Amino acid sequence: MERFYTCSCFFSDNIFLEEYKLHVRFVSENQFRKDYQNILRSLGCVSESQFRDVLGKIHAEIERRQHYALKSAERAATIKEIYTPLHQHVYYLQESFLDPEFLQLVKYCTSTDATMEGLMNLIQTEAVPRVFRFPVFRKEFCKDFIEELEHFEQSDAPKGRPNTMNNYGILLNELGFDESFITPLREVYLHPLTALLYSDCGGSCLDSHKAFVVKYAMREDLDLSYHYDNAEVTLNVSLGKDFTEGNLFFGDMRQVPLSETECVEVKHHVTEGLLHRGQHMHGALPISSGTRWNLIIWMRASREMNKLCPMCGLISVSS
Ligand SMILES: O=C(O)CCC(=O)C(=O)O
Ligand SMILES: [Fe+2]
Repeated sequence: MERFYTCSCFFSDNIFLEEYKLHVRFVSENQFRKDYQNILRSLGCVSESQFRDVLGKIHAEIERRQHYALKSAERAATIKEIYTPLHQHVYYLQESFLDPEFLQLVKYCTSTDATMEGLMNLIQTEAVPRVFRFPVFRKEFCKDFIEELEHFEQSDAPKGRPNTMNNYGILLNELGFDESFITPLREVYLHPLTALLYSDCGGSCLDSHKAFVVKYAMREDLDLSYHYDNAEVTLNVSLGKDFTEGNLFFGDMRQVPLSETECVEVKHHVTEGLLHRGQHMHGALPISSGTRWNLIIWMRASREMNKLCPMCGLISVSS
């Protein structure tokens, strides 16, 4: 796959402290104390030993990031060697997996006279600006896909975490979904839509992705803190199974402080996807029963990233 671009901020920024629900930047201990000691204190991190514990977690996370590429490649190789899929067919994208309404939208977008206004007339808009909803998969595919994910989860194969905020979930590239599934889904089906809807923020030149599934269940993660994605455009598809609550909520773009933001909830409907800008801040509310699996595709445009990194907002330095 095309390289998923990494800015040097990956090794210092956006480190999530789960106990305090806080994203921090760490360059040195002095800088960190100066920037965060007071706010951490107000969040209950009062003793020196609690502070040391935070520093330990930060160092572990930076180390995890430094070894990430190698470890991920090792996991992918081991999975290939020891894991036998339950449903081999779900690894190869076929048009029959996709909802006919989605195929119609794609067809419209690839016609020569397609316009953004024309597409907006065909697509469901949400109460939140520039968040769009459309059916993506057919039900049968969602069922088989979740069965495959559960089968993998229960296997002895090694598992990486999708990101610092999710303790559960599966990295789809490690499982072997990239070339045969996610790349064609992005290039052939999603790109025509994003090119019309988000041409001002990289949607017409998306050229890499990171795809994973997140899972929320009663004795596991229940929700997801407010954040922005490492992406220009994100697709979030609800796969099932049965769950209650667990709505997504959107605030403003990341440049706007939370105190000036009013969040709006958006429901997940199984088989349907929500498309949004990666820099549009959002989070997931707790589920109140059941298990909720979502496919998340963070899509990136190297052309945009070469100007500004979506994570630190500075000129990207490749690493
Ligand atoms: O669980 C969800 O619906 C949101 C997931 C998400 O925003 C992410 O993983 O970036
Ligand atoms: Fe997200």
